[in-house]
Amino acid sequence: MQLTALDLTDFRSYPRLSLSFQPGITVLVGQNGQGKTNIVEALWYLATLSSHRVPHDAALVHRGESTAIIRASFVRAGRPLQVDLEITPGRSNRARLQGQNVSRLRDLLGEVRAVLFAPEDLGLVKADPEGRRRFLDELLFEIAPRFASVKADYDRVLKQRGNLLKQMRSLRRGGSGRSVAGLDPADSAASTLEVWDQQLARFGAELLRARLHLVNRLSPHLGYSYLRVSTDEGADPGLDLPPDQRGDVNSPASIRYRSSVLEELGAPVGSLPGTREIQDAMLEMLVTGHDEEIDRGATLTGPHRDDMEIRLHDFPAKGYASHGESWSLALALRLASYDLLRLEEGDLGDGEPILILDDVFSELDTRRRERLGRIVTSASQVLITTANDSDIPDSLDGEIHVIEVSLGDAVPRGSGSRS
Ligand SMILES: Nc1ncnc2c1ncn2[C@@H]1O[C@H](COP(=O)(O)OP(=O)(O)OP(=O)(O)O)[C@@H](O)[C@H]1O
Repeated sequence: MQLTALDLTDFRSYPRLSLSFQPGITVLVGQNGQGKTNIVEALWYLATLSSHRVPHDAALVHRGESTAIIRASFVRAGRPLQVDLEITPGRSNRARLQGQNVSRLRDLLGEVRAVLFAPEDLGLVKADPEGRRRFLDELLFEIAPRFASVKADYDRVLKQRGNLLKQMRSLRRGGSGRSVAGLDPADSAASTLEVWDQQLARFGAELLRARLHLVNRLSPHLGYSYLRVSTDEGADPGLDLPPDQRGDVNSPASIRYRSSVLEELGAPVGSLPGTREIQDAMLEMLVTGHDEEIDRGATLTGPHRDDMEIRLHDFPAKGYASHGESWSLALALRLASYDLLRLEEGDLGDGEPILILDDVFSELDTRRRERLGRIVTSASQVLITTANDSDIPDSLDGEIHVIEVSLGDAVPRGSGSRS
């Protein structure tokens, strides 16, 4: 798909901005703090309904205003697509698709397909599991939007179950609870807990299996992409190997989904147990874990505690991979997502996502930069932000459209060819 126009109203530093985009490579260039990332952040928000920089919407609205509006036009599968989104912190955001109101915001997921790589992605390798779970869920919702509802249901039940566990903990510590319909408060809490167990296991199994399936599919692309961006002499296995041959490439990088439920099931790496099997195992773990959970006042089993382990030379990358290798792994994860969407999810004949590289060239050494340039040259639309023209690698081939971003405005400089 291709972005053709982006209009922002009161988004971040822009009271108003209108920009047109061409297919191919667009470089947004400007000094630090001029608003380059703000532009690509708006596009990423349309794809994922979240920012890659902040967990809450308040920072996205121009200082002193109450609502930000992002409007974007695309061509997808040869047809125009228009998406409008109003962000009003503290109230429900509203969206329109082709000018029609969208009843649930989640229905927007899957419409705009993008992959973004940003300096924050180093955290995918080095930081806590939360970011890796978010990475998986964002990709999952782009591919199969219905799982956004499953996740919302899971989060809702998890929260209610957590509140109940805390309540049971204070009852256990001698607090007095309210009796409901003549029932002893402890008995009524225990029977409510059973209901939450069932629901949590049901939604949890669906989410867990979908993430596991995604990691199994992503893994060969990750191994292959790592070889393409790593700096090892002769490692690059060549451009665009077909997906079914990527698993055969001997790569030092791999990913696996880690879950206590899968460990309990004894599921081998790369296998995919059925939803029912996962649900039964999770339910049993929840029930046998009640005592400890009440003590700690928290749910200890389920996809909210899972992780995607990134491995290098068969060691967990966190604590093993060097800084440069960690960058290659983070980049390989994003390129793997891009390839999965492009090669296996092009359901509309035009599923190729828009590739966004936010300020990453300056973070990479020359060799990785050149390799990345070569890989992204073949993408149908790439948006790049950079503070320095000189960070753009020579290997980035073809026509490059440049937009200069300065003092709250963005102006096309024109285009030039490097080929
Ligand atoms: N809600 C907001 N209202 C007004 N201005 C904002 C808001 N949020 C961010 N800004 C401003 O936007 C600017 C940062 O924009 P952005 O992060 O896009 O910069 P950049 O060009 O990508 O910079 P760098 O090269 O340093 O990454 C800062 O000047 C910041 O003060």
